[in-house]
Amino acid sequence: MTDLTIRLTKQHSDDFSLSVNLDLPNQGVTALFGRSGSGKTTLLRCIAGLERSENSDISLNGERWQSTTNWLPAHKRPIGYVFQEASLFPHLTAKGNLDFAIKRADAKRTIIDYADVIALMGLQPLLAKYPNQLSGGERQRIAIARALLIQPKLLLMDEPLSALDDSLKQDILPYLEALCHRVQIPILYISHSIDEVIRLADHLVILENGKVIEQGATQVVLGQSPTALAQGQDTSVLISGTVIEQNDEWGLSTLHFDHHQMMVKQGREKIGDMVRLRVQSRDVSISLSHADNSSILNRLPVLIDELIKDPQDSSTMIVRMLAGNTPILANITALSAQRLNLHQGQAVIAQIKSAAVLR
Ligand SMILES: Nc1ncnc2c1ncn2[C@@H]1O[C@H](COP(=O)(O)OP(=O)(O)OP(=O)(O)O)[C@@H](O)[C@H]1O
Repeated sequence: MTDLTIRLTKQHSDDFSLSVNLDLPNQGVTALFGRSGSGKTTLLRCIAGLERSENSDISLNGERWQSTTNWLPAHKRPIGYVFQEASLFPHLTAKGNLDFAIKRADAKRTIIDYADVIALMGLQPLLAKYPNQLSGGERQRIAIARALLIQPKLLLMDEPLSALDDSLKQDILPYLEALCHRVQIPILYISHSIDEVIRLADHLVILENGKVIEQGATQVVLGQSPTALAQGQDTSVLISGTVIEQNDEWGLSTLHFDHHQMMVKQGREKIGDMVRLRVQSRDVSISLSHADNSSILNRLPVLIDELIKDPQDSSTMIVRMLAGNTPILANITALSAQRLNLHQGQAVIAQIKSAAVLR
């Protein structure tokens, strides 16, 4: 269902204008991805009504917040907003900050109740503390809970983890994952991190110079637009699979996806769970033969879909392959591509190291 409509233009300066025409799903996480200055924050601010835009049509499930003839002020839009740094009231405890949101909430609507938010975000031990007694990650968890407790119809998150160091990010991501699955509202999530996009986003929008250059299901966009993402060696795809077997002796889980199987290092998952994996193109190699004489556990029969020159490095190529409908990318040297005589439509074996797969 495409029920979040965002059409607008905004001329910030002679150098920058934002022009967006998007129909987004009315559930799940849509990541907004793009270089610094591509217009991500401006887009969120326009949606929230914090900035004026022209030629606009912003509506959710038929409820129009702005058009050429009407304008709902920011405080009347049913939106939760999480900023890069938590802006909690310093004179109130964590609980006081949450109570403030509850007073502002629309009593007619329950997206999530208080007990659920506290449990999902692990907030019980923090409630009596003041913001200056909390870590950056704990403050951000309170800020996210506060944004939800106003019972919004749309949640906007502007790089909510960017102020945290890597280990804090890893601590908070599982909370975010749980929350994104739990709430049945659309979430727009700005991020510079492919890791976050792969873990959280169902849908991906790539912005460049104020324009949408790609959008669609995360798996498809990541597989189709390696150059748009311009991550060089960090180019990655998302593989989403179901755990069908666990081998405790070797510490490995077997996943099923798209008529293929893959072994990965065991995590906390159980049989039947869905797992999202990040496979970096640099960890994928290509073999022409089925002979299984290497240490690599995952050898997937795939078809080459396209050979793409790496715009940043003429000595390497990105090979896009399809395992069923699931794109897999490999970074190889142009010399290897020529020696193996790789070409579109060719059946090859994609080799993926189990130990290299991230999640
Ligand atoms: N109030 C403003 N007046 C004029 N230009 C602005 C204003 N705010 C932002 N800009 C310009 O608009 C462009 C987009 O900025 P924006 O903050 O939306 O980008 P961004 O993609 O969110 O960047 P980042 O990832 O660094 O946060 C930039 O060129 C910026 O300089």
